[in-house]
Formats: sequence, C-alpha cells, structure tokens
Amino acid sequence: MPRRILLINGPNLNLLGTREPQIYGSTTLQDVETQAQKQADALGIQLETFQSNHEGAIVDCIQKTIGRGPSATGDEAEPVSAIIINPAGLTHTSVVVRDALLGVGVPFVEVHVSNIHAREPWRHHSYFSDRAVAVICGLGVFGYTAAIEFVAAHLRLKGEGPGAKL
Ligand SMILES: O=C1C[C@@](O)(C(=O)O)C[C@@H](O)[C@@H]1O
Repeated sequence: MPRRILLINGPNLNLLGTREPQIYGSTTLQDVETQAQKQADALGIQLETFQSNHEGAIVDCIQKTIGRGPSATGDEAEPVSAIIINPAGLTHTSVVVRDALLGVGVPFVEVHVSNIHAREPWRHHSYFSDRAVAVICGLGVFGYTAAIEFVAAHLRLKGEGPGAKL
C-alpha cells in the first residue's frame, strides 16, 4: 500500500477562519492544509488535499482512489492507504458519501473541529462514525494534526506490504 493519504473537507470548510470563529476558531483551511503538508512531509507520507461544497464532487474524489468515477478508465486509480475526512454538514445527512467510503474500502478517520456532541441534538448523529477507524472531535484544528499522526503511526506499524491496513 502506498504511504499516501487523502484529506477531504466538506461544505463550508473553505470558510474556516472566518466562519463562526467562536465555534471553529480563526485558522483558515489554507493554514490547515499547509500545516498538514508539512507534517506529512516530515512523516514521509504523501498527502493529497481536497475540499468541496458539493456532495457529488466528494463522491467522485473518493472513487478516484480506485480509478472510478466519471470519465475514469480504471487505469487512473490514485490509491491511498487512508482517508481523513471532515464531512462537515454532510456528516448528518449523507448516505452517499458514506456509501462511497464503504464502496472503495479505504479505512477512514472522521474529524470535526467542534465537539458535535456538545451542540444541537441533530449534530450528534453521524452517518460515518460507526464505520470510521476513529472519530476525533472538539480538538479544534489540532484534530487534523492528531489524525495525520495517528494514520502515519499505523501505516508505519503495519508496514507497506500487500494487505497493509490501518
Ligand atoms: O460544517 C460543520 C463542521 C463540523 O464538521 C466540524 O468540523 O466541527 C461540524 C458539523 O456539524 C458542521 O456542519
């Protein structure tokens, strides 16, 4: 398996830094991604980042890891060992993003900047948590750092041979 991971951020996370800063803080998505790249470099792993406000675009991005999705021939797989995803509002609504993650069979870690369990009751349910390897919430943007560290440690532990898994 490649020492390559994918970091996906869902709708409105492009507004991190200015969006409800009392909940999400003042760090921008650009800052998060730059920091994540530095961290991945230091850990010797390749990191791809993706943000979209569109559910279908996120499904396409996930399917690309197995070379599927629109106009894919199957030769264009960009395999990753793990996906770190903050599905944002789609956490509470998206059967299709859940199905895409399960469909490609790539282990994933769910991250939320805020503590969704300390917020509105409808944020307490996630379509992802029961199938995630781990769920991180309420650590602010440090949650992304923790997720990358966790994933890298497990990649290291399990090696890179065939069948390597988180
Ligand atoms: O957009 C988001 C961000 C979020 O996923 C978080 O990172 O805390 C929490 C979600 O409930 C919300 O819709």
